Amino acid sequence: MSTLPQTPQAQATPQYEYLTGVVERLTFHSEESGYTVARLKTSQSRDLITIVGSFANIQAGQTLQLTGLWREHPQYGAQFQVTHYRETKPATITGIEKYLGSGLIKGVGPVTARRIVAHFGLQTLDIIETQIERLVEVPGIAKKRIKMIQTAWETQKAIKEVMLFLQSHGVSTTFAVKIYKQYNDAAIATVTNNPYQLATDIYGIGFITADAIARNLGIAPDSEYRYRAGIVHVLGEAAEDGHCFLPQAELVEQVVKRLSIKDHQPNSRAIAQLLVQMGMEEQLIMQGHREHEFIYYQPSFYYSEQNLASQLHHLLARPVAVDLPRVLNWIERFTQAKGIELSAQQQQAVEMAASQRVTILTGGPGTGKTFCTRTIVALWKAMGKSIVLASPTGRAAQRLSEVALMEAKTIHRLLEFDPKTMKFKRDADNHIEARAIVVDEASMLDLFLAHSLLKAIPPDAQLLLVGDIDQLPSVGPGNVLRDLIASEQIPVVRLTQVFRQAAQSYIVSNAHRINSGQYPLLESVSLNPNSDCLWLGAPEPQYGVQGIQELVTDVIPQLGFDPARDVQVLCPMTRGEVGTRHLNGVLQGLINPPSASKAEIKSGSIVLRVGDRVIQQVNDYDREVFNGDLGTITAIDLEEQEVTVQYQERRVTYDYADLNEITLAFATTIHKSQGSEYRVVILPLYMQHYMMLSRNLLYTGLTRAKQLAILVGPSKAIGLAVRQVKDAGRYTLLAQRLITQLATRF
Ligand SMILES: Nc1ncnc2c1ncn2[C@@H]1O[C@H](COP(=O)(O)OP(=O)(O)OP(=O)(O)O)[C@@H](O)[C@H]1O
Repeated sequence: MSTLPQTPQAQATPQYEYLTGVVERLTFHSEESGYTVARLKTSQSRDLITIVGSFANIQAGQTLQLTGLWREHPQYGAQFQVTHYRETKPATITGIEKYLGSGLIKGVGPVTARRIVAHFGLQTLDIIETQIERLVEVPGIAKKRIKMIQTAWETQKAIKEVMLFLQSHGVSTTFAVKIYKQYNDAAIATVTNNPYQLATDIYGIGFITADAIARNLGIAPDSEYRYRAGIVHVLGEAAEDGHCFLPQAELVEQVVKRLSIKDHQPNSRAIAQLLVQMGMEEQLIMQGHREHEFIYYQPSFYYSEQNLASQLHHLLARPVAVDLPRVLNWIERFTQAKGIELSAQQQQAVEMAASQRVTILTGGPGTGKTFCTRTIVALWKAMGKSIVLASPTGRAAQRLSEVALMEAKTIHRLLEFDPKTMKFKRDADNHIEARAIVVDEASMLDLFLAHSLLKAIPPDAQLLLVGDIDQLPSVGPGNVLRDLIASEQIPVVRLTQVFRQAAQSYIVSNAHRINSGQYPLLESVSLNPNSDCLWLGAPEPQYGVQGIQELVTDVIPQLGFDPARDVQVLCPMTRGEVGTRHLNGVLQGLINPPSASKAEIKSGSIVLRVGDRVIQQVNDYDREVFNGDLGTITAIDLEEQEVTVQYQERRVTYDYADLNEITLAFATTIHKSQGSEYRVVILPLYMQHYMMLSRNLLYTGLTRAKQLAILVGPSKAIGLAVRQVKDAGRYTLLAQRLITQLATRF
């Protein structure tokens, strides 16, 4: 039996320390984020000290007073992690000379600096500050240059003041740098006037941080700015749960809860009045509703929903001219030539795709969605249509191109996303150049992506949406595929027959059992490891962790799979003993243990090592890697401080400052696995995950496995997942909008 890893020790309170010194040189500085690694000369030590942190404009020669923590870096040894800093004037002749000549002040290089300091000595900085005109006394400095030096000096002063102000109000250096870069000289005024503006303007600052800054600045808890920001924040949180709007009563209740602090509880009536006010100002869209009286949208949600419905309306309003007998003829010849027979449902789907503007093809695993899609693509090709295939994620697009035997793109690429403008180049004025568009994994389309896609579809094109509505809904807001089906306004074919070949797989048959509320048929790992759907009944989480280790080290290799390449652990959650965070540490130790030949670096609370499987956690348009992309670390350059990750098609390099974009991915959440498939999937399910367990979560996790699925956990948890039907229960009105719009068509 393998031993269990120790749980992490409770963290001791950090010991903040202070340092003063002169920046000797910059090892690394990111203009963008302010992340800096620099060497500092102090009077306490003969050796230079490495300091790491965020700095707005750091230059060699600056004298800094630093607050921070010492930490031990595995490669570089002791480093001082800076939490706060302030710049002080250099006090020695050499210090002043270095400071002035560092390039900090445009117009003054090292030679000029030496000349100025030779003339004014220790008073140099005071003279620049108060009697700058006296610089003419220095040989070789013309009047014009003095003006330039004066402007540069003022700018530096402004930066210093802003940083000092922000830091003295509890803003960390990282955020202070971002705030300065966003507002420049207007930073202090903006933050003092309405710190909640930060939550709108600056990525990474949310309502909670802005609220903390506001409190520090003494802004009243009943300030209207605070209430308004709180309302927007609650709607934003609702969107994270998939909602497009909130009914008034629910919104008011949540806002009151969110804005209540020790000595202050907002009045519900005041919030309701403010909602109406924001509705009149069109900060929010307010709409009457049958059940809820009033509902509130953020404007972008409202317009996307409304426009998506009207785009579909316009598309559906144009009938397709089709010679049906010719199509039937083609189908007969094609199936005969290929030696295949379409089921009645599949035949219907192909005919519909030929004759309808928009068709939805849905069904569970093994029902022939792919088979059918391939036939439709062949038919469209035969009809001479230009075709494009797309999927919401990179991995799903790759799989689609493999099965359809033609290129498939991500929807972002199809719509030519431009990171400079953060907009799609393909839109209503610049349609996609195709007459037939297939979108696979359509259950992953959220409101905004669906809206952008529909906008770019030419009016004479046909659209086929393929997806499985029993999978988890999209990560983003809305419930598009289900809403389109529920509206009954768009032709839908549901494939229900599971083909013989697929029916032999327990993964497929269990997926269908789960979907109909039946407990899956599972073989015990120890009794019959030959089934493709196994169960390891480790009753408690710690046994589950132990069991997963044994599966990875013994059972799975014995079955002929390579744990490093084939196995993916999919968890309901990140937290907990059987959550992704903990399991990743355990699995890393087994699959990619430390070795002298593999460089590694600590990133936050994890270690990243050459050979690790990692997942990209945000969309990074500069590097062209997207949330959910999986890759492998191929190099860590300790000198250049860079980490290289090989993704499916691209090799991407990260500065250390950006390492928070990636994390270990030996275990990922089921939500992140949507649209991907793996040869072997291990699914731990425990009562710890009670809140998350649901039928479509289990269904989605299980159907990610192509050759082997192993459920780990007590039967009680599996049973609960099968029973717990969480109707996505998302607030959306897409279906109703479609019904209303299409009802007025004739
Ligand atoms: N009309 C048919 N005749 C014979 N075999 C078929 C037919 N339709 C589908 N199949 C076979 O059934 C199996 C499942 O089909 P397919 O892969 O298309 O299903 P799917 O719905 O795309 O499944 P998944 O969602 O798991 O990818 C495949 O082996 C496929 O070749």
